[in-house]
Amino acid sequence: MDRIRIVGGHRLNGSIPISGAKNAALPLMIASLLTDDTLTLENVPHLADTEQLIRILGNHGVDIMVNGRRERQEDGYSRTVHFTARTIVETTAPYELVSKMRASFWVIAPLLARVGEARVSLPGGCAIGTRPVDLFIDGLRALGADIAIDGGYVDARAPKGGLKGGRFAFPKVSVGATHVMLMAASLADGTSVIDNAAREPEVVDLANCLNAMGAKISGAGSPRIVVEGVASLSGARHRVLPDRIETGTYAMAAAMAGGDVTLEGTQESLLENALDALRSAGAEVTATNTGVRIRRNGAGLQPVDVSTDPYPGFPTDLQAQFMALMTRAEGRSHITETIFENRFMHVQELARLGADIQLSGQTATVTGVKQLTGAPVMATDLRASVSLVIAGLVANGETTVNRVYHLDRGFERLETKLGACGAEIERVSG
Ligand SMILES: CC(=O)N[C@H]1[C@@H](OP(=O)(O)OP(=O)(O)OC[C@H]2O[C@@H](n3ccc(=O)[nH]c3=O)[C@H](O)[C@@H]2O)O[C@H](CO)[C@@H](O)[C@@H]1O
Ligand SMILES: C=C(OP(=O)(O)O)C(=O)O
Repeated sequence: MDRIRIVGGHRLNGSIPISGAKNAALPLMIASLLTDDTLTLENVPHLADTEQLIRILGNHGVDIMVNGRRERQEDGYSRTVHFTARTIVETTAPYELVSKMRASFWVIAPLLARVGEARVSLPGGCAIGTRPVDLFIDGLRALGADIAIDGGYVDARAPKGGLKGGRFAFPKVSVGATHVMLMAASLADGTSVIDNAAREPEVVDLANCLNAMGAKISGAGSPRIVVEGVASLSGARHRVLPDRIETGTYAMAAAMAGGDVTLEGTQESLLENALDALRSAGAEVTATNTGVRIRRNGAGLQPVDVSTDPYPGFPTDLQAQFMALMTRAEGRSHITETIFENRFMHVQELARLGADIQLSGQTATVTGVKQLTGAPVMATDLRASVSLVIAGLVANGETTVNRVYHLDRGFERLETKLGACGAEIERVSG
């Protein structure tokens, strides 16, 4: 099993290319099931999660071409991928495929909308809380679907004549269930109104792509989305938006290590809240024509309290990374997690490196320490793992992060990107 080995104490200087967003690419790839035409996606990140979704889509009959070839490209950088779901050959998404990644559950929407039936295993994904699917079920029922749970599978059927436009107000904001409602409502008969929708940039990216395919969606990015159903969708070409979580992660790495790093191919507007928190912590953050520049030279890190919230709030997917940063702040900060009830697995691993963190309910109190010390640590989920890498960048001596497969779900060539800026970091195989 691969490990990441880091020797701390090097400043970061240089530029880091930001990949296409995993959390936009996944729903966009799934949207290819909605049409028998070709959906071409540019800037698809080459990750364990996108590879897994390629396998899942293949099971339903999607023909996938990468950069004009059928074989996979091995270099680990974002690429152009063509998806053609001429016919849907399978409406069951089995446990073996779906249990590895939560987003694979979302195939339920295009299968139901296009073929009228879907049997999809209850999902897996990062172990950061219970992560139920009630909002998906209630939302799809509002479009007329008949849904039962049986043997670990969600069995869904559209009414005769297909899904019907309907109204659904989310009792709680859900990114995934908003994606699902957009896809399902796009091919429903009539108009759907979705209230308290997720406003994440990835939802807007999906809506833009669906509109390019011929859907009629308005209001994406606001709490009310209106979808006028259409009879069919066509192919399109769409570029996946930059990964705001990868952007924030490297921004925090640069703030932690000190130095001057430009994150290329990304946009400040995608993560204003997190970048403001970094500014308050003492990093200089400026937008450039092509990305975001992060500098910290000399000044110590200041403690900053953050609380996670749905977009445009502070992202839960950056909570662990920000906590790593705060372990070196000159004082005490409070970090509150409001989205997932069990997203603090990194706390005990950061403690192995000498961090001082007290957990009480959903709030972690972090008292900055003068020095972290390298140690073997264990990755527990995707963002938790990268928080350990950030801490390792400044820890005295060697840090080894085990169970790197979590990292590979969401970060393209992490060690190459950080290494190019001067970090002493390598992947050790076996
Ligand atoms: C692939 C992807 O895009 N994953 C992101 C997506 O996950 P995901 O779409 O799974 O997260 P949701 O926005 O759905 O979850 C938000 C909250 O709603 C709850 N909930 C959700 C659905 C449901 O049916 N019932 C219910 O109670 C969840 O348990 C959680 O407490 O948004 C999360 C919140 O920004 C991010 O951390 C994930 O990185
Ligand atoms: C939690 C995440 O992914 P997933 O929803 O697939 O578990 C994430 O991207 O941080």
